[in-house]
Amino acid sequence: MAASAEENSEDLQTWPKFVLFGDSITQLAFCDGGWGAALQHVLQRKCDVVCRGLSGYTTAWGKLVLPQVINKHNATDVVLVTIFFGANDASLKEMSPKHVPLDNYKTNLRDMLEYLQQLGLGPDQVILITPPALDEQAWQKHCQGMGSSINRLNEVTGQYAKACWEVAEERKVTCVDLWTAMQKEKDWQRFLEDGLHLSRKGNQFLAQHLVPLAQEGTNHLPIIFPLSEDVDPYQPEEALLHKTEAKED
Ligand SMILES: CCCCCCCCCCCCCCCCOC[C@H](COP(=O)(O)O)OC(C)=O
Repeated sequence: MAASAEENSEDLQTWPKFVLFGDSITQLAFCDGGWGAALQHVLQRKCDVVCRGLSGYTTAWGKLVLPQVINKHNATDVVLVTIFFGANDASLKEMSPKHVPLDNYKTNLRDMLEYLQQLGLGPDQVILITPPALDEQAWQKHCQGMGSSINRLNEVTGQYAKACWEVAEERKVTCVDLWTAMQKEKDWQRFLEDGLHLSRKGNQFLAQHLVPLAQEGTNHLPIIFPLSEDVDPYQPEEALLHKTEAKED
């Protein structure tokens, strides 16, 4: 290989990171037609969309592991973060040990925002997403199939969505109120696969809300590596190595 392409760590091109942090609805974000994949498609050559969705997690667990996801070693590479919890926090107290009381949910969200702020991430770099609406009929069917009774209610999930919105307002962070937005749509149940997790249509719906925010948050980023039309095929080094000519001994 040409001497001009020697491997020096300082030569490595850093790709900014857009971290998706949340529960299983985030873990599924890169399934075929998923909202994370839609974001990565739009943000190609701008940044990596990194999925850190953890199925079954609540804010209580999320805040414990967040420092293992983003810390001083990678925070400067992080350009945007979504925090998307609440679907599990809102499990009914009498039905699930994972239930997180509403006040604790708010405190946990605040703690995560403060932690990110301490790492240098501003409020404009974080997007809170409320839990989606719950289709009780479909979720009850799912629970029955698992041999249990329904463990979540839409009204209760709505209280967590409102709480999430309030924390966002308080901390001047953008919030996608998915719970409310979904229910403004006709036949909103089509946005859910099993009553809790997003269907293909639900993934598209969330992506429609996030794409403009993601574009706004990454406007300042340059396109990584020159566009092919800006590379002289006879002298690619000029554009690709910022040199007029590759030198060889
Ligand atoms: C873009 C195309 C989408 C096609 C449909 C893909 C969606 C599939 C949805 C169903 C699969 C769900 C599998 C994950 C189940 C794990 O869920 C964990 C928790 C619920 O836990 P529990 O209360 O114990 O039932 O859910 C979350 C939100 O973490």
